[in-house]
Amino acid sequence: MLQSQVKCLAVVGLGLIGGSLAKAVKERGLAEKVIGYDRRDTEAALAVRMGVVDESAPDLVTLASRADVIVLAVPVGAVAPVLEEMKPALRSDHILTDVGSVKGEIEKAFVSVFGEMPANAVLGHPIAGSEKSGVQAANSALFENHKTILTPLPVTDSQALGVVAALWRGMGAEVLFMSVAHHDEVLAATSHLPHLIAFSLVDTLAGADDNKEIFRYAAGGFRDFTRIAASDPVMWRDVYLTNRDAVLKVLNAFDADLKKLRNAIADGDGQTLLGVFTRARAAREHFTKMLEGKAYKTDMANNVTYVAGKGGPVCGDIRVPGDKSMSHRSIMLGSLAEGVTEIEGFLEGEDALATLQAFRDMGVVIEGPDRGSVTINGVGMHGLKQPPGPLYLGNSGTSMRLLAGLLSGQSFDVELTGDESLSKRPMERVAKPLREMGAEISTSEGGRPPVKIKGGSRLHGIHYDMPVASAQVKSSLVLAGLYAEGETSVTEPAPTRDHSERMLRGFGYPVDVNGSKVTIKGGHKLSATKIDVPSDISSAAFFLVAASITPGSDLTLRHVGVNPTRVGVISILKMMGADIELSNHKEVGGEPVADIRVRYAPLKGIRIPEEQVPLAIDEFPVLFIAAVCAEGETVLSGAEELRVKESDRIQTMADGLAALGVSSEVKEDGIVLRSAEIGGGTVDSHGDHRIAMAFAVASLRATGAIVIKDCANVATSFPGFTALANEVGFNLRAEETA
Ligand SMILES: O=C(O)C1=C[C@@H](OP(=O)(O)O)[C@@H](O)[C@H](O)C1
Ligand SMILES: C=C(OP(=O)(O)O)C(=O)O
Repeated sequence: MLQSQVKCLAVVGLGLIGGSLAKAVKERGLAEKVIGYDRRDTEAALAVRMGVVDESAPDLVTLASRADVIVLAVPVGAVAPVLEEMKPALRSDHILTDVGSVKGEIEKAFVSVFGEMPANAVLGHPIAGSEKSGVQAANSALFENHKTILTPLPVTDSQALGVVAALWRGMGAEVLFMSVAHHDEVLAATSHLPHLIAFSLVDTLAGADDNKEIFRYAAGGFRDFTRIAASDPVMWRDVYLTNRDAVLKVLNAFDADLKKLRNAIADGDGQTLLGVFTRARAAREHFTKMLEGKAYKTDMANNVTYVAGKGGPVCGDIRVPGDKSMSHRSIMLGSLAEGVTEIEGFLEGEDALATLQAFRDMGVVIEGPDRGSVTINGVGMHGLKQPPGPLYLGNSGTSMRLLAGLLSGQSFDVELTGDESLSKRPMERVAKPLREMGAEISTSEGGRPPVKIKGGSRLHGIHYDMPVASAQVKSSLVLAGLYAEGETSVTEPAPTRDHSERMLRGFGYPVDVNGSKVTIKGGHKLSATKIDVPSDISSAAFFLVAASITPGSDLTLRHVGVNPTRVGVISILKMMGADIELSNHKEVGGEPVADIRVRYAPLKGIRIPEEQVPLAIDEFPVLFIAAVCAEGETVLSGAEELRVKESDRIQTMADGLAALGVSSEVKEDGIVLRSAEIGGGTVDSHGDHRIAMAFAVASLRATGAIVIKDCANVATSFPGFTALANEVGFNLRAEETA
C-alpha cells in the first residue's frame, strides 16, 4: 500500500496528538478519509466541528471495520482495552500504529491481546508536543521538522513500516528507527526526567509559605524551565509507571549529581560548581553536533557550498585566527599543569574545540573560549578523570594522535573516536611505538580509529627512529614520555614543527633537543603559565597565495607565527618569485612572530625542495593553486603524507583542478603542475577544509565562478574565513544546504 493509497485513516483518541495527527493527514491529503473516535463524546463532536476529522465513529468496532490504517493515540494504559474492544473487526491487512511515549509497555499490551506481536503493528513516537491538551489545541504543523521514532521489531511487516514512515514524512517529520528498549532509555533521560523535575520544582515552590511572592517574581528562567509542568498529569503519571526501570536509572544518577552540587554549595566549593557549569554549558551548545558526529559549532551544522566569483585585488590589513597546533597543545599542557593557565588568541575552530571538550570530559575545569581567551584550572599530571564515554575528536588528527600518547600513561581506560574523515586515517603510526613503550593500545580495522587505550599500564622510555617526518607522532611519544620511567627519545628524518618542545619548556618542563633528536624524562611537573597564541601561518597561507596571484594586491597579515619549522610556505613562494616581506619580529612565549606584507608578483614554477615538504605540509593545496598560476612547471615530490590528511590531498586537488580544465600529472608522492588557465566549474572538497579554501583562492584567477562542495569543515581550522576573505577582496558566498 502506498501512502496515497491510504483510503481511510482512523484515529483513536482525539487529544492533542491524535487531533493534530488527524488534522495534518487531512490537510495534506495523506488519506482519502480521516475518521476518529474518542470515548468522550464532546471531544469527538468538537473534532468533527473543527474539521479535524471527516466524521467520528460511534464505537471502536465500526471504526476498525471502516479503516485501513488505525492510529492509537490513547494513554499507554488504554491501549490493551482499546485493542481488545476492536479485535473482532481487526483484519491482517489493517495497519496498526501508535504514538505513545513509552514503547515497552505498548509492545506488552499488543502481546497481551494477540498472544504475540502482530506483523502489521508498527510502534511509533513523535517527539513533539505541547503543554496544551485536548483536541481544541490540535495543530497540523505540530510534527513538522520534529523527529518521529519508529521501533520496528523483527516480525514487523516492511510494507506496513513503509506506510507508517511515509505518513510521518508526509506530515513533515524526520523519521528515525531504534529498538524498543533503546527508545525507552533515551526518552527516560531526555523527556521523562526533565518533566519530573519540572513538576517537582513547581510543586515544591507552590507549597512554600511565600508562594505568592515566588510566583509573582518568577520571570524568564523559571517560566522557561517549568513550562512543561503544565502538561497532562494523567498521561505523565502513566509514563512513569510504565517506564519505571529506565526512569529510575537516570533519576538515581541525577540524584547523586544533585547531591554533589548541594555539597559543593555547602562547602563553598566554587571549583566543583564551575566545573559542572562549564561542562554543562559546553554540552548544551554542542551536544546535538557531537551526537551526530558533526561539527561542534552550531553555525556549521548544515553543509556549506561556496560560490566563488571573480574578485580581487586582495588588499587590507588583517589578522587571521590563532594557530591550531599551538591551541591544541595549550589545552593539553594547561590541563596537566599545576595552577591556572591563561590563554589568549586561542583558535575557536572545531579541531581545537574538540581537544578542549575532551579535557572537559576528563574533568578539567576550562572557562571560555570567549573571543580567544581561555582559562584552564590545571589538575596536575595525575589529575585527569575517566571520561563518561568515548572522547569524540571530530575531524582532528592532531587531537587523536597527541591524546593517544598522553592518555597511554593514565590510570583509566579510554576510547578515541572521530568523524568520517578521521575514522579513515592511520593511527598505527602512533599506536606501534606507544606499544613499545608498554602502552596497551589498539586500533580498529586497517589500523584506523576508534583507538582504545587500557589504563594502568606502566610506560618505559624508548628510543624511536621515526619512519615518517611527523610532528604528531613525535609529540605523541613526547607526551607519553611525560609518564614513562626513564628517558624517551625520538629522532625525526627531517625537521617538523616543534611547538610541543617549545611549549613544554614554557610550562617549565625540561626537554632536550639535540639536532634531530628530542629527549624527555618522565616524572617532572608542569607549572601553569600565560600563553599568547599567534595567528596560524597555515591560515595566513591562503592569503599569501591569494595576494601573490592577483594583480594589484597588497595585503598585510599581523602577528603571524613564523616558527622556522612552519615557514615552508613563505620559502617556497619566495623561490617562485613572490613579493613577501616580514617585519616587526618578536618572540611571544618562546615562539617567533612577525607581520607579513605580500604584494602581487608574477610567479614562476620550481622544483620544490623535498626538505621543505614537512615545513609546509598543510599548505600544499593552496600552493598547487600558486603553481597553476606560475609560469612554467612546478614539481612536488616526497609528499606522500598528503595522501593521508583529511582527504587524499594530491588526488582531491588533481580532481578539482581537472573539473576546472587544469590538467596535472599525479605521482604517488607528489604532482607536476603547469601554468594553465583556470576555468569555472564545480569541485568537491571532500570535506577537507584546506581543499575548500584553496579553491576559493583559485577563484581570484578563474575565468568563471567556482562552486565548491562540502565546505562546512572550513570551521575546523578557520572560523570566519568567508567574511575575512570578502573583507580583503574575494567574492565568496557561503550557501548552507540541509
Ligand atoms: O602536530 C601538529 O600539530 C600537526 C602536524 C602535521 O601533521 P603530521 O604530523 O601528520 O605531518 C600537520 O599536518 C597537522 O595539521 C598539525
Ligand atoms: C592535517 C591537518 O590537521 P589534522 O591532522 O590535525 O587533522 C590540517 O589541518 O591540515
